[in-house]
Amino acid sequence: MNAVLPQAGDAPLLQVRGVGLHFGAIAALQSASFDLWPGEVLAIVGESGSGKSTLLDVVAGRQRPDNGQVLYCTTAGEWVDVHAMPESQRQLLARTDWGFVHQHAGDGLRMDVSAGANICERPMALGQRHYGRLRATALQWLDRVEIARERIDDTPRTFSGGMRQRLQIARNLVTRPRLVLMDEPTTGLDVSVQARLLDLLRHLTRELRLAALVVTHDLAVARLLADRTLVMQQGRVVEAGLTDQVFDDPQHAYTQLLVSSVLQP
Ligand SMILES: Nc1ncnc2c1ncn2[C@@H]1O[C@H](COP(=O)(O)OP(=O)(O)OP(=O)(O)O)[C@@H](O)[C@H]1O
Repeated sequence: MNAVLPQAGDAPLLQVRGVGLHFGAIAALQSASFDLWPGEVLAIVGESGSGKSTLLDVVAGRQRPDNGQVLYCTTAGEWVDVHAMPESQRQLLARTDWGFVHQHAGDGLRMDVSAGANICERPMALGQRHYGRLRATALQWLDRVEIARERIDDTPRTFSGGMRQRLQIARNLVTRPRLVLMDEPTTGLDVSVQARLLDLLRHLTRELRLAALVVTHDLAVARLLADRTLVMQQGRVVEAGLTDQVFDDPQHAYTQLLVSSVLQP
């Protein structure tokens, strides 16, 4: 299918258009569409099995949709179709323009190399070779994500869950990507650790003017981080809007149910 590509300029960073994907008889995604603007944090919420992670995988190019398109506006102002570009170009984008923060640190970190080497992998892949400068960058980022400098030579295996997530964030943000995709970044952590991580994420996304897609089943995470929120049910986007509006005045019956279930004592 050939879409009419949008014009660059005052435009979104990402356009997801009518994306559908079946796994056998299961409709994981049905005609899902949304835009993401530069500097915007967008949460994708919904119950388990509603298609949130599948949507993120389709945006990342890890899953090919049966139909629809994911269009990304490059730094050169060109629109590219994430699923039509050569694999090498997609990998380059993934290393430069995009970051990924996984729920399980083992999926996003190299667990057997030092924290410093984890942070420096992307700058090195982009050609930085000066040891002193690389180490200074790693120290700077350890500071920013509140990990003690003395831990620079330790591997993430020796880190707590919260520290691992903060290291994933440093590893991704060190090259200043324009778009970060996060899949349940705080799930499975203690409440106080979650709060600290959310605070850090909120601060960094604002400071670096990052656009981010955050998949979460936790409405409080969306409330804290996201400018806008999409609500998914059975593979469809059933509601989308400013986060406060979606949660304070939900229009769709399913969103009303989600919000009221959180408010139950
Ligand atoms: N690789 C796969 N093979 C078969 N079915 C899949 C696969 N991945 C996802 N599904 C199905 O697609 C639907 C959407 O799953 P998805 O993981 O995207 O939901 P989710 O909202 O992210 O759920 P959770 O919050 O539990 O991670 C579910 O019915 C799931 O069972």
